[in-house]
Amino acid sequence: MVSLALQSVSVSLGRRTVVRDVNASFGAGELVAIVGPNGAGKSTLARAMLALVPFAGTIALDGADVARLPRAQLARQVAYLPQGQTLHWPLSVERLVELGRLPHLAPLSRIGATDRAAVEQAMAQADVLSLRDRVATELSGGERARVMLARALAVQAPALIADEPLASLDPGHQIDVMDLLQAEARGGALVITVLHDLTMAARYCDRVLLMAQGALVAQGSPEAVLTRENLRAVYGIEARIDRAGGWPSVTVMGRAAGEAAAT
Ligand SMILES: Nc1ncnc2c1ncn2[C@@H]1O[C@H](COP(=O)(O)OP(=O)(O)OP(=O)(O)O)[C@@H](O)[C@H]1O
Repeated sequence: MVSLALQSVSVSLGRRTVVRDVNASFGAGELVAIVGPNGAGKSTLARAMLALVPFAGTIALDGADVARLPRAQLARQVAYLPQGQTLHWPLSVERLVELGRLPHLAPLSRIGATDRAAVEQAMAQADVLSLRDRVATELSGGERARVMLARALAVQAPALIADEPLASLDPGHQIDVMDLLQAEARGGALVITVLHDLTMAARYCDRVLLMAQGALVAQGSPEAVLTRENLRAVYGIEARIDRAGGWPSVTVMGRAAGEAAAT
């Protein structure tokens, strides 16, 4: 059962502190959204959880300090879908998804039957089987986003951190991806995702972390966190919150008078 615990986590990039004193813990089976305005520190916090940026404080994965874990071990335990990746090599989609198996392979060894099965399953989950032979650099933004998700799913890690997995996706594929992340969590994985769509966060996620100016300003159920007051204070927006579907649906009405986003 995977667990991730953050204690007093701060990250400084250059001379700026972009994540400040974050405390949070996550467990198996949870789907968690990190939301907040542009520049709030969401991606940086996600990257700290993968030890991709130096941080102060402690981040423990199953009790072990992530900064000290061997990189391959961490990559097997926490799959990562980074935000808006650029592809440089003209690999086929299938080869690209196979790269998700790298953390499982001994040096110079080739992928085996288990790896093949994981790749096929991931491509089916992300709806990219029909793209298998396409050159990844020639895909549309939404197709590429789904291929990158397939690569992360191919790791079959107990935890997944997905940074803006809905960016570039059409509404149908947005629903498919959120269904998929929820299914991963219901299957026992810990799934942490950075989202800008507050209604998707509310509809699908068990818990929402709201960040502003590097700090965690609220965390809890979508109902508790996605309130008009919090959205006004953090995003500088007037929002209408409807609860008809059994979850809060957030409609942005406009800028709040005299408010600017707390970035
Ligand atoms: N290498 C860097 N050096 C200095 N500052 C950086 C660096 N990378 C990011 N930042 C700054 O850190 C802050 C947090 O960035 P981050 O990407 O974590 O925000 P975010 O909440 O994910 O934003 P977005 O919603 O726009 O993706 C921003 O102000 C950004 O300009």
